[in-house]
Amino acid sequence: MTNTASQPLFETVAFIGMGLIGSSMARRIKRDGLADKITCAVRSEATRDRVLELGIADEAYCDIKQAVGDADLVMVCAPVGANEAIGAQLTGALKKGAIVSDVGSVKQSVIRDIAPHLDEGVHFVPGHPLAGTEHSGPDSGFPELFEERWCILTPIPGENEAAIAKVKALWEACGMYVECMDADHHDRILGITSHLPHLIAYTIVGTATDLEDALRQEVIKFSATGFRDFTRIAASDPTMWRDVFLNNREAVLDVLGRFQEDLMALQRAIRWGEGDKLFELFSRTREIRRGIVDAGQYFANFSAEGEDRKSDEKSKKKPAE
Ligand SMILES: NC(=O)c1ccc[n+]([C@@H]2O[C@H](COP(=O)([O-])OP(=O)(O)OC[C@H]3O[C@@H](n4cnc5c(N)ncnc54)[C@H](O)[C@@H]3O)[C@@H](O)[C@H]2O)c1
Ligand SMILES: O=C(O)C(=O)C[C@]1(C(=O)O)C=C[C@@H](O)C=C1
Repeated sequence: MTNTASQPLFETVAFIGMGLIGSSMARRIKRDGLADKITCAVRSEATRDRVLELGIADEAYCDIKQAVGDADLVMVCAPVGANEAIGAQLTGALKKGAIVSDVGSVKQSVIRDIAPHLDEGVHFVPGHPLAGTEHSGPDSGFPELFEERWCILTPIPGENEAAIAKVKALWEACGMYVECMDADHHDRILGITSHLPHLIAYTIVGTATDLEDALRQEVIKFSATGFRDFTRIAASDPTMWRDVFLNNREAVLDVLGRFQEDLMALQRAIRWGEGDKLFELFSRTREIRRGIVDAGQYFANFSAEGEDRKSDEKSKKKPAE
């Protein structure tokens, strides 16, 4: 999908944080002329220089207030644990009518940490593009990241409809399908589909890392099997994922409790040789996998080699509602 709008959707978009997600959005906005100008707030001088060198922002500042002063849209693209401090910098810094949005993986905490800091007349439309990789930083972004994936918006009831429509239009122009839901519902769903799998991957790879040296060497040597997929996920950014778990604590602990019970049931079935139970579960989970492929949502591995990505392209199609 490309921008079908004859004009840019925004005059100035300001990014706070220019890592994988911020830089992918900025690349898409630049590529398709979705805004006249991009500014950003980036803390390190080296990254500010890099962002300008890559040509994905027109202006890069250390100071958040300077970066957002002229913005019609501010996209907060930092780890969710930074939101309270970022929100505090937005007070008194924005034009009347400006929209603040974000890409954080947890939505209730983003609303808790940012909304109280926003002045009257500033709109807030939290969002979460369900697309990513295990890489971080401005060099890891690419404009096609969001293509044909879902984006969830979680506006607070009563928020300005025109502001919601503008953020929706931007994500659609970035190639995404957009749906609105409550932040609480979002956090429960993502607790199951994204946060729990990451926790499991970190655990499995952590367990293998703790094995004695000889065994660990062999795990690495023979990891071209199932383990390899877990290592990709477990290579994801530690700051981002620490913040996700600390900020979606209840939903994650809830689903983790259920997962532990299910794991115990499997442990019991293996111990007592209950093959029919194992077979029945593995057959059901296979169906789920088929459902995901049929819904056009299996093309997630955008890892460095690009090899998996190409093969995934074959299964792309518009996802089921
Ligand atoms: N990586 C993914 O797969 C993915 C997918 C969807 C959403 N998200 C969400 O997007 C956000 C950004 O993730 P990312 O993958 O782009 O991370 P990243 O590490 O690539 O980039 C994060 C950026 O935020 C900046 N930053 C960190 N702390 C900051 C602070 N206190 N103040 C200002 N800037 C700060 C960093 O310098 C960096 O530029 C996170 O909230 C994450 O939950 C990530
Ligand atoms: O493909 C990956 O590397 C991801 O983990 C991306 C992923 C996910 O869990 O699907 C990770 C976190 C997000 O908030 C959204 C997307």
